[in-house]
Amino acid sequence: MRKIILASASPRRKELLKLLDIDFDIIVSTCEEVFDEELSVYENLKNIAYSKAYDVFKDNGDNLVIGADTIVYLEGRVLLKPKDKDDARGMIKSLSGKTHSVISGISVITKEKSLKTAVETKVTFKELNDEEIEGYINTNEPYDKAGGYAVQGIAGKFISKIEGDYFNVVGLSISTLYDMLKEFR
Ligand SMILES: Cc1cn([C@H]2C[C@H](O)[C@@H](COP(=O)(O)OP(=O)(O)OP(=O)(O)O)O2)c(=O)[nH]c1=O
Repeated sequence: MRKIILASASPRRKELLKLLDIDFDIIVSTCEEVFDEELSVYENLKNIAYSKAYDVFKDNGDNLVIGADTIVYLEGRVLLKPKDKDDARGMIKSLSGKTHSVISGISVITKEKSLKTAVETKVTFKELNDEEIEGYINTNEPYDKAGGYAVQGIAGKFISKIEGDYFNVVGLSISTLYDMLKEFR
């Protein structure tokens, strides 16, 4: 029987996929996340999600593999995970008082067919002072998150508005994935 495999090391994606009430395994993909400057950010996210899924699918060809990738997009700039405290400070400062997009790519691959899509959610940060920013970057929270914050964590108190799917910000739009999986029945 065909198994469902989540190609992700993200504990958030694992918890979100559980909400769809399906049995699945996890095999972490090890492929590089490469951005192609010639393509739009949406196309890049779709391609990276596909590459993550394909990296696992190539050795698990009888199964259905799900891959995803999340970035923060502010004024034409892509924010990935902060490398260190200075990087995190810079990211949170740049997000303060502004609206940015969180864009996730999702891809599903089986031997019959593959799908890939990108989902965008707009997130507005309140204006933050230096004390709030220092306090936040001194926690562990920013460092494994795109854009250097977690909407589902301490940073929730800094966010004044969300337009679109909240779960997409956390790393996986389960509503979008639910519709995609229907195409594989
Ligand atoms: C913006 C934001 C991101 N994130 C997380 C979701 C993703 O796990 C992470 C973005 O990194 P990704 O590179 O998308 O994923 P990952 O490295 O955690 O896992 P994998 O590549 O194996 O699938 O940021 C939050 O948890 N909350 C947030 O509010």
